[in-house]
Amino acid sequence: MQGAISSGSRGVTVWRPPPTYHHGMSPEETTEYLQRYREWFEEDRSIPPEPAPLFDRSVLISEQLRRRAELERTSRRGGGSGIQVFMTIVGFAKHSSATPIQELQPVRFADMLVRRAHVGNYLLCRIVAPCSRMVAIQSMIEDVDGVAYDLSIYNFPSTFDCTLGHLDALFPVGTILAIREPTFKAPMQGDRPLVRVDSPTDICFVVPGSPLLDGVTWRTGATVPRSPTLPTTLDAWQQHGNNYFKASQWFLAAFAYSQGLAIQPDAAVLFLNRAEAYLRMNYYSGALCDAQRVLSTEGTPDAHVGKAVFRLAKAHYGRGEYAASQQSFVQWKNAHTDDSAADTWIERCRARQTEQSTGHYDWPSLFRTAKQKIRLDVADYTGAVEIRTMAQRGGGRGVVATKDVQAGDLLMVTKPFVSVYASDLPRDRVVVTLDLISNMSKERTDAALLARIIDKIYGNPDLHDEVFHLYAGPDYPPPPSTYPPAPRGPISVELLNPNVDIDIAALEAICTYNNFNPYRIENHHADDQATGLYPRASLFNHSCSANALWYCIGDVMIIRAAGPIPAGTEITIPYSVKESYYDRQADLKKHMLEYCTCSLCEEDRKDGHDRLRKRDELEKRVSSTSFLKASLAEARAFEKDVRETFRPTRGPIRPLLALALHAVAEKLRASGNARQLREALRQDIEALRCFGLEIPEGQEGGTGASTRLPIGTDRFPSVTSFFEPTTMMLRVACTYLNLDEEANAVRWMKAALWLTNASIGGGKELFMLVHEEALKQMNIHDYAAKVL
Ligand SMILES: C[S@@+](CC[C@H](N)C(=O)[O-])C[C@H]1O[C@@H](n2cnc3c(N)ncnc32)[C@H](O)[C@@H]1O
Repeated sequence: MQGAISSGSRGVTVWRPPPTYHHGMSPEETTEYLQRYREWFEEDRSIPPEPAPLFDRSVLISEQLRRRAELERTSRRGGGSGIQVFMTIVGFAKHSSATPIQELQPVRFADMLVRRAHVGNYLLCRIVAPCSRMVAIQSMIEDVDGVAYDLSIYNFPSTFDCTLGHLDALFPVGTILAIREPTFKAPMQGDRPLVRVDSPTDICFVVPGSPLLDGVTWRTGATVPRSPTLPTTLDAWQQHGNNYFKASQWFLAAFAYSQGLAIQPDAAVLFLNRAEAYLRMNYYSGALCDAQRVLSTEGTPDAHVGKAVFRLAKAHYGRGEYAASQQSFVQWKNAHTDDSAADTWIERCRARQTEQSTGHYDWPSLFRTAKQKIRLDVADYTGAVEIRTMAQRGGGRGVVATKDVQAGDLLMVTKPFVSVYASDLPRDRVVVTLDLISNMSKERTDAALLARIIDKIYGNPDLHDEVFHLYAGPDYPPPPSTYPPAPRGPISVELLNPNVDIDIAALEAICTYNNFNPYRIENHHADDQATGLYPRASLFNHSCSANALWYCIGDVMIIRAAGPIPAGTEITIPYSVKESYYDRQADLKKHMLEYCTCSLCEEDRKDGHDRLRKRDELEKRVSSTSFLKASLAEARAFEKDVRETFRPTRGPIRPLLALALHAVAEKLRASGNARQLREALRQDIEALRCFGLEIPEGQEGGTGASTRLPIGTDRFPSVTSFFEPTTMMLRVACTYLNLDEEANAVRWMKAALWLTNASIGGGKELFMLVHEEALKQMNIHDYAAKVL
């Protein structure tokens, strides 16, 4: 193996370049690629650290200028007509500092080794060339000796899809940085090692007068050529910030105000302005501290106090502190009796407190709003659940019922820590994330999700533990046995010198173990590719045949009991709802669950691989559009094939057979003759049983039907969403109408209403909204509105 090592032309040991990735790899090719990448990474890691060769500073700078010019040309052309695709790999070991800069010792490149994280040190350096960007921000830095290397900064807030102008404003040439515990990496391409910063909290901006500059003389001169002229006074920074603010560039505005505050740390106006910029970025902790700072300063003019109180109130609201928020809005209103701006806010505070304490939400209204905008303004609610230690579960925790609950009971309403939807992504840029932990490719939204989580913690340092107390897998210390962590007071946000440490490797692992792919009921047909981190919901363990279910309205996740759950019993939710055993296992692997022991998977496994494989093939057929054109005979043959993939002795739950039976029922209905309509009813009723609904014998109709619901209401299926069985019930109702059996039709419509209401609440109003399209297609919309 030693022979694989070669010395780069200038002397860095290059084991061999990493394997090449091609966009559009299949899932199997991606897994194989990641395997090869891991081997390469481990081999590279096994090379001992070594000194870096020196490079000609001017050559490095001119190369960076060339890269930058190329990017400018591309962006002038409007990025070209195509989409730029980038790839990033997460899940490998990387260092993030947790030591305050004051406790670190300076280090120079001459003393740094390639392939080492310089724990205990910081690197004082200056940016000597304008930035460019791929996934990371690329730049060139020199140390005090004038020795230059490339710099790659990952995950810096506000830069996920920013412009080059934004980068110039953040990292202009001449910027002095102190990089905590820098990692000097071997080159991936070419022969130049580079400083790689994964955690943005490792970057401190060094301003004139900083003690870090005491006794420092830059060998290449006091200023860097091509440095822009930056403001040097408080007023000039304020003006600079205001210009960015007017252009809606909140981060840059806050950054400029922070520079002003570095000159005059008690400048109330800058705190006030920064608080507003922070509010726009959802940096509520920062906004709250800045507003409080203004309010606690003696002699603050009334006008400033008013603004500070209003901003404080909004910051409390953003933090979910609705009572405190209301109090501040009332305080503001009392001082501004002729202004009604606070009234709406006070109303909102009251509504949120009611939601929080009662679990009563206006579901139909939320559903309507979510069709227009995904992010909803609601409070979180926690029902009769608590976290308990569960040694047999990865992470050691799970959720149990604190009292007996019934099907449909609301267990949790929770907003995401952060969520990303396809519509949030830039149109011209795709970042594909490959995950070395799960060995899979992630959703297109995952790279943005990671960036947004980092951004949120950066601006809300007190929320750090809410994320970092989640399970990060067996390579990390077990999380605390309780969750959520005790709330902390707000922590101020210092953009020049962050007040929080973000461990990126741990965070990547947390995302792999805890992310959801939220499923929005108002967007039922769309393939959204969304990703979200819902910390409280991620404490629920998985079962494919769970006793609770989850869904989202907008970005809000709602969890309800799917059947009776006695007090003290574990509550599980399905991480995946798929008919195919193999599809479910693939989904579960993404969540790092290798082997599901739920009753559905046990039953599936007992059917044996041959049957499962056959069923998987059949499942692909039923979900293809061509299946819609199948004849009745073909549908029957299909149903027979599907039926044979289940052991005759198996329990009633057979999700794919439900779809096959319903497919036959639909073909039978098309004929319109009474005998076939009756058969369709039998097919659909069997289909509903295959989803797990309890339907007593003799519900296939006939005369003299009772007014009781035709289905058991003890529990409802969690192996499928409510949409499929509800649609079947509505088709059954239509069939009864065709047979002139109105009483039966109404009973089945009521059953459909029961199932929808138990699954998502909202009564008839939400039922009519959720199924509006289906009801209209079936021509029973007005009828349902009348009889339900
Ligand atoms: C989102 S976490 C669930 C909460 C976690 N148990 C904790 O303590 O924070 C997902 C991880 O929990 C564990 N887990 C979830 N469902 C499980 C199950 N049915 N059996 C065993 N472990 C499970 C797996 O390790 C999985 O990767």
